[in-house]
Amino acid sequence: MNNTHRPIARLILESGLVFQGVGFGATGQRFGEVVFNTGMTGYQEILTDPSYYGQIVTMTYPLIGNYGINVDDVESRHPHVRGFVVREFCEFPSHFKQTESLEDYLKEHNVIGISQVDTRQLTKAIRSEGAMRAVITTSDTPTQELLRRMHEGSIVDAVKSVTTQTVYRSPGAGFRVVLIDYGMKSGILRGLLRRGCDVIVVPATSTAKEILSWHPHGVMLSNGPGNPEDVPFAVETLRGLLGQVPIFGICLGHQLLALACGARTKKMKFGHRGSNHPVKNLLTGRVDITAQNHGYMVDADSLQGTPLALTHVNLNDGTVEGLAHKTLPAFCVQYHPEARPGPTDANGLFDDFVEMMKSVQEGSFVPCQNAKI
Ligand SMILES: NC(=O)CC[C@H](N)C(=O)O
Repeated sequence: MNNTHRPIARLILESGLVFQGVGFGATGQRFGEVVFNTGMTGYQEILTDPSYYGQIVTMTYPLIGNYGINVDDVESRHPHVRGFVVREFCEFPSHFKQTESLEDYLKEHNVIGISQVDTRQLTKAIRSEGAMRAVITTSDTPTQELLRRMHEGSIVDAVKSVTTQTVYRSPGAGFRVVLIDYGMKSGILRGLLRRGCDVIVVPATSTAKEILSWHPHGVMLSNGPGNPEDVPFAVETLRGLLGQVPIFGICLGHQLLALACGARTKKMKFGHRGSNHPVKNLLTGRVDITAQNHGYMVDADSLQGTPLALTHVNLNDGTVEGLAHKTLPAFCVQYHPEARPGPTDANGLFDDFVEMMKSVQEGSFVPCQNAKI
């Protein structure tokens, strides 16, 4: 890489660990929570996934930027990460769909990148000490001063910052689905449209009454950033929807549905972010390799006494990956059936949702009674 025109940059962790590297993209200073993603490709989808709002993302794969940026691989209109950390940044990308370089894209959207970081050492530090606050800077502000200012830029109202401000509709001839946008990846909308659904996307602050006024056949809950316990208004809405309409939740949507049913969530040490997390369906025994991006999870111990059945577990660490309501048409998964980036093993969950809406319409719905717990 030609470093002559690039600034020196530092990544400083609240633990005191300091990495000096070379800046790319925008310059300046950004505080955020530092996390790592183990996907070998998919940096464009990761940058634009609103669930990363407020976070500094490290890619563990050592060469990033080699296929540039294209118009098809965005999951929202612009990047949401606070900063981007890589080992080697590819200066001469090449791909037939490429419209610009990663560097120009980051500059355009004011995202600071830092390269030539020992991302293996950084990832090991996050794994042993947990996700933590950090700052990326191209300034010469003393490290000690930045360490004192680590709380800066802590996220507040993450969901309200990324949700749609207006209601919009993507028409289809099939089932009418209200999609609650907590910070939606567009892959979720595409997953529904591909199945012919008539989709109405609504803000995260919508009430149950507003949602039901669309007379939907189903309600889909999107992914989104931050701590699920920080979105009590969304939990309240879900309480009003349960039993009124079939529900399918993904990631933050899964966590909020669990809270609405009386379960609890908790922060994980360093989360799951990558494209190869094995998840077992306890009902069928099938294992899917899944795309994931979350730092919170549903506490398995809190399911006792709730109307929820455990349907899916993570085979790496045994954590909760999927739930179904024992009597009502509602289910949810912690991982990403829309993939983007990652394998499409779990795409079929969108078909399951369509089947659920159909069975409720026809009066033949059978709740998930035989699940474990
Ligand atoms: N992708 C998501 O929806 C993430 C959910 C939540 N913000 C978490 O980190 O656990």
